[in-house]
Amino acid sequence: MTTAIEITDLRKSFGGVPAVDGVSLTVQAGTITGYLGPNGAGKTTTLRCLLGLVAPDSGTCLVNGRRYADLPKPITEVGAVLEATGFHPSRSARDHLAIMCAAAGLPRARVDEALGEVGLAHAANKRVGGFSLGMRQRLALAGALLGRPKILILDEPANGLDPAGIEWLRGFLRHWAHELGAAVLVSSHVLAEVEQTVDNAIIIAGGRLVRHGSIADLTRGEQQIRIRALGDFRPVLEGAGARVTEGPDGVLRVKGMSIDEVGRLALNSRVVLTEISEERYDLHRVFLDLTDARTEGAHS
Ligand SMILES: Nc1ncnc2c1ncn2[C@@H]1O[C@H](COP(=O)(O)OP(=O)(O)OP(=O)(O)O)[C@@H](O)[C@H]1O
Repeated sequence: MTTAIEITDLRKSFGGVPAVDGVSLTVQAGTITGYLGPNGAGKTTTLRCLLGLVAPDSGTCLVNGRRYADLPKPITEVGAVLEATGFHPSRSARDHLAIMCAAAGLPRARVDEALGEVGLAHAANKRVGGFSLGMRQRLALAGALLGRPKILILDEPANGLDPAGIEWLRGFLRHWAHELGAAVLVSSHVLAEVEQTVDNAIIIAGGRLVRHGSIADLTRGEQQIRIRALGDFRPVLEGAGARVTEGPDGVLRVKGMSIDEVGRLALNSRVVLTEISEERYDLHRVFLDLTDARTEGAHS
């Protein structure tokens, strides 16, 4: 497998507040990686560092083994869409791409090819000012494809797409990665938008990596026991070797122990359990917990 994107211990703060706090990740050629997290998690800052738009405080960001700024002709190696804005409203989609092609020294034939690749051939002569957000997303994507890059970096590409558009995006990304061999890194704050598309998922919150792995492993989940206890049961569990996390609502989630073992431990230590059940700690749970924690933070 070829490593196309490699970020190592990336850190970036704004005004002393960390936006990205020690993130490391790799993306292999031929795979789609979802970079997931709630709003403000640090996704865009990571992608901006990767594209040389923001200078990291420390850490390295490499694409095809080099810093983006050191690539001889970046448009042919990396296609990026950070936000689908900045189009001249009175320009047609075709003219917009033609200007980009000319500026980058790419063959003019790529304009109509790229419009076709994103399903915008029918709107080639329409003024961008009349485009919907979804059409702008597609046009921005067409711009990123002009140089036939083997790395795609897309920030929230599903924003503004209707369900049919999201389905189209899934097929598009799979084709680009699985058939054309590109490495795709795609960010989203909506798990459902990307979970059927990505091969691997990386979840960040508060600038830190929370979970990462193949989507198959993450959605299969890990067994855990959910309990509520009267009294302080956590040290007892941890003393017995369990891994315990505590939700803002006082719910304890226990890993590394069966439900029977947790029940017996509570009995032996004379702790009253008011709730005990098994649940899977899967990707959805991770996301819900992150969202809960944020909501909690917002209210406190
Ligand atoms: N240029 C900047 N100046 C100051 N603070 C910034 C700047 N860019 C990002 N931040 C802060 O860094 C944190 C991470 O923001 P970032 O945009 O990277 O998150 P995100 O995960 O992409 O969120 P979203 O899904 O809302 O785009 C936020 O608290 C944000 O306010």
